[in-house]
Amino acid sequence: MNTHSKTVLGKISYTNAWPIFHYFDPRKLTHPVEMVTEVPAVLNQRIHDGSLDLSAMSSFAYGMESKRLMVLPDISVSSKGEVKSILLFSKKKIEDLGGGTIALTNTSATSVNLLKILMTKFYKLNPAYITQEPDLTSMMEHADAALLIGDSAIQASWTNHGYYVYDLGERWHDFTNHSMTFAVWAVSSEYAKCHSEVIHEITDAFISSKEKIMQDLTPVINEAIQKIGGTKSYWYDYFTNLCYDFGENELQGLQLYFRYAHELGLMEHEVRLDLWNENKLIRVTE
Ligand SMILES: C=C(O[C@@H]1C=C(C(=O)O)C=C[C@H]1O)C(=O)O
Repeated sequence: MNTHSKTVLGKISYTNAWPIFHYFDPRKLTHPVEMVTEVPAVLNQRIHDGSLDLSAMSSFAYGMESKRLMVLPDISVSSKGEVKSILLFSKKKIEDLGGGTIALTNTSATSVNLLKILMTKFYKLNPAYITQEPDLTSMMEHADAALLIGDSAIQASWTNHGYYVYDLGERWHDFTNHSMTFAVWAVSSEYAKCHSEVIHEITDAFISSKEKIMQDLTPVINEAIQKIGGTKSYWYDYFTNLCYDFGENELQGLQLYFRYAHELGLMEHEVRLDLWNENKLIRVTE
């Protein structure tokens, strides 16, 4: 836990998380908040080393530390089926990648493990994995396929490279019929113990941001066009296709993902998901 009076809060830099942050204005909170904006892997590491109190993070990284973290209610980055920004680019059909090498982006935790689950459990394949910076050209120099997430995946999906492209949200849904939750918002239990009011205020502000932006996506669509490129209709489809809630469907999909991750030895322990709720701890058991 950081020892300052400010709450240190992590924001995912990718467009996929913008709706929950767009109208979240730390200056409007009664408690001081310092924001750190980074790719998921950096936020995961900073939650791990205690330099962030509360953060959006990879759901897999939450699972790894579920004993000392709690999940904030009602917010996530999820999809039921296609996600459009978690993509495997491949020189061969996915079924032929068994003896091959897959380059994984170093910015992710959820999607790299999702890919391993899909390959092992559903395709029954065991390719080699290497980890690289998210650059499609250089990844493809070293591997038969490359996994990109977030804005790097979106931009790569717009270029005409001739690779097969597989959407991992869609694959997961095809195999399991479940949603997939890529990011959750988590708070350290130790911090939560003595900062219930702060967390309440921050959680409400995130939920209000989500509700407001979903009524009119124009501001995030315009910002995305300006920063990443693309068209209005692309971004409208992108943001409306993602799910920002964390309800029963998302919970069930995430629990199944954690179960498979544990079964395959990717997650060292079973995950018992604790949802933060004011003074009560809600323990979600299957
Ligand atoms: C939808 C996405 O979800 C992201 C994927 C993550 C991961 O793979 O670890 C982490 C946070 C999410 O915001 C994406 O990056 O495209």
